[in-house]
Amino acid sequence: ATDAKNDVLFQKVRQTLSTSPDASLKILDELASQQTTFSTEQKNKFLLLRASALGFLGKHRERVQFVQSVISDISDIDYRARFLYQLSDGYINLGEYENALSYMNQSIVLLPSLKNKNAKIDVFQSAIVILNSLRAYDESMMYALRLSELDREESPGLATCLGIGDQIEISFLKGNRQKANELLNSAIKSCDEQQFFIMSLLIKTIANIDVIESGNYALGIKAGVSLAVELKKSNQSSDYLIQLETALAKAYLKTGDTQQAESYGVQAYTRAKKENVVLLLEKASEIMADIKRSQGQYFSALEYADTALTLKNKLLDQQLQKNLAYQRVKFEIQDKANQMVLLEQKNKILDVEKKLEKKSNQNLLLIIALVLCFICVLGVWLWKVIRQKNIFQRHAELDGLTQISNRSHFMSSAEAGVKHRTAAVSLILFDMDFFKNVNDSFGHPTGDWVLKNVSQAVAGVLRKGDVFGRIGGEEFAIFLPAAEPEIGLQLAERCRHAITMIDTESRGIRFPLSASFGLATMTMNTSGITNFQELMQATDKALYQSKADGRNRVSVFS
Ligand SMILES: Nc1nc2c(ncn2[C@@H]2O[C@H](COP(=O)(O)OP(=O)(O)OP(=O)(O)O)[C@@H](O)[C@H]2O)c(=O)[nH]1
Repeated sequence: ATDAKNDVLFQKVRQTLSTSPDASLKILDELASQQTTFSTEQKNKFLLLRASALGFLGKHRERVQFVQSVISDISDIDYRARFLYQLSDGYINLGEYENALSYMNQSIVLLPSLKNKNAKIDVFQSAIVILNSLRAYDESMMYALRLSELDREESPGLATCLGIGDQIEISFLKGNRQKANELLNSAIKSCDEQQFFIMSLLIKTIANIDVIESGNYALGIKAGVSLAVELKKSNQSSDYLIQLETALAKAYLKTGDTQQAESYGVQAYTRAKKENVVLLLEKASEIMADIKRSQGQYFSALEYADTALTLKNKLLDQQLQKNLAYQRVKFEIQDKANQMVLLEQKNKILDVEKKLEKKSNQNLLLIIALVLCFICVLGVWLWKVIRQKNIFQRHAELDGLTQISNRSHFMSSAEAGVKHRTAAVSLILFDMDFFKNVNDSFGHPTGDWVLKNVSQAVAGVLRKGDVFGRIGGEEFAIFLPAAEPEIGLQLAERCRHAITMIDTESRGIRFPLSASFGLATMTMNTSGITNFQELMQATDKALYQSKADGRNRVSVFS
């Protein structure tokens, strides 16, 4: 809760900073008691706002001393850049230009490492303001170009709007009217699109002042009057308003409207005095002297002219110092600019390398994913093929009605069993008794039902490893590996019994079922049956014997 409350207070400070820095400072004092509970971000914000408030109050000595005392603790690089700006702006205002340039240089070298775009914009903007005040227009133009390029990789935003705006102002300052006018439309468009209407207004103001300066008084007055109204409403950039009012005073004077000229002149003069901007006050005084002269108020004119002269001397003195300071550190400024470009390029190379690495990683992942997909598809396909093959094979081996081995599968299995036997093997053949009657009396479907149930009943009493097959219409065979005659007989009896126990009730009528069995055994002894064909024939004979003896019985080949 304290956090949120503090944030609200910070917001309030920011809003009142330019209009009533006194009030801002009071809120900051209120917040100071909570300093220990601040996060690093809040602490940085708090200190930076205090420095700004001191700047707005014109307490620049206190401001630079305060920043000097805290800056070594600021580890966040984006904030460090902003504190450096506080120092260089403070020193400009104190007339200590070399110090101002030195701190500006430190912030310039930080530029390529800054993470926050707004911090970058701040650094560029402050460098441009400082270099403009030193009339180092070529350098400030370079930074203005770089500022507008900050948005290069994204859609145009604040940086583009401010950057082109700066280029226009610098072009006018350099006297390059043509270039400034060429940029006007694109700057206003870009600022309007981003809804930075105040920037559009300032750009229009600068352009309009130039219209008046170039002697186009009527046109300048027409647009300038409404621009002044807008600027007053925005209440933010009195410097530009003072310049516009001074220009309007001049335009009205030149067109003979001394009353309007005086009105604008007095407004410009009062505002400049309040703001204490020497350059603007000097210009306003000069135009006021002209106005008073044209009104015949020579005494007042003289007073204004006197003020203007004093200020002009002060300005010249200031400018001389600025020039000297600039000349002394010019080499250093250019060196820092080069260092910045170098660092930027290094960062760009690192960036490209990172992107390339990421891309090749992505490609590798893609290849692995593709290979895995391919393996999966192949696996599924193989599995399906094998399964299909198994199904076909099972189909080829099974009897469709009873789902036990069909004749050919039974024969080959039994023949193989005989060939590879290691002990005595037995063979059972059985044939349903009077099956024709079942079909004739109860229908073919009931006959089928009987065949299925006989298969199930017999399969239920067999051993694991016995081979059971349907080798004719109602004729079945069982191959018994490792089965002496006694075991064969036992199993045959069990099968016969199982068939007689089948209950036909579920077909709607009870009728008896039985089968006749034949059994033959092939021992390891070579004197008797010697191959599968002989075994089949012997078993068949035994079966025939059972039929002849009255059915529903087991006969053993002897
Ligand atoms: N429902 C049905 N009947 C079949 C099938 N295969 C053969 N049959 C019938 O089985 C009967 C065999 O009759 P027979 O060979 O005369 O033998 P039986 O009537 O069982 O008499 P015995 O073997 O002498 O006891 C024939 O009527 C065939 O049509 C089948 O798959 N389904």
